[in-house]
Amino acid sequence: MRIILIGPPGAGKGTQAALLHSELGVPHISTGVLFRQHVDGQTPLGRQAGRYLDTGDLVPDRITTEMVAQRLAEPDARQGFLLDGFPRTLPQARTLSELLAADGHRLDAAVEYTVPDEVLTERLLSRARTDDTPETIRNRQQVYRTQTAPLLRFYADILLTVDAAGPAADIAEKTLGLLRPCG
Ligand SMILES: Nc1ncnc2c1ncn2[C@@H]1O[C@H](COP(=O)(O)OP(=O)(O)O)[C@@H](O)[C@H]1O
Repeated sequence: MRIILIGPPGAGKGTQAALLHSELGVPHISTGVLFRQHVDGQTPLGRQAGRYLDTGDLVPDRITTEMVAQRLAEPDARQGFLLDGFPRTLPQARTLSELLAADGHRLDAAVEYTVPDEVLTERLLSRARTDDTPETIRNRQQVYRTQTAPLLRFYADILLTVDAAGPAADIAEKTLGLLRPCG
């Protein structure tokens, strides 16, 4: 299956992806994790991306899509994937459609996780990642509303919306239930 996860920072996409990928037998590909690996490894890509991660702004589409295209070309992702944190803009979404169409593939589902705003901020502050300061969190939430939320309409035909307040295992069960007819 080829699935993308959409939701504001703190919605639990990473947690859900980790629970779902073994059930679904597809790799979990997180652009946030990939970027942080590049930054920690001080690669050329990491040097370009670092300042965006520090402020909570999106890394430019060109850099991001190049990194994702390379990752999707790896053998383990050829049969399917769970994309967490990509696409986050309409141009990224269009590029992803083109990349898949070039191989005769398309997405099976776009899963949207919804959580009340106050729960989101609480979760982010408690995970204490270095880019989780009150300012970057506010900025990432704003970026989500302006740049990523338009994807919900783009993916209207394959969108599955899951209420993501509550225990992670329950949310994963709900997600699997909704995905079953798509696979
Ligand atoms: N698809 C993307 N496009 C541009 N930048 C991205 C993308 N995915 C991740 N990033 C960068 O990585 C940072 C962390 O992303 P992520 O780990 O998904 O955290 P969160 O969901 O909490 O915002 C983002 O703030 C952004 O700078």
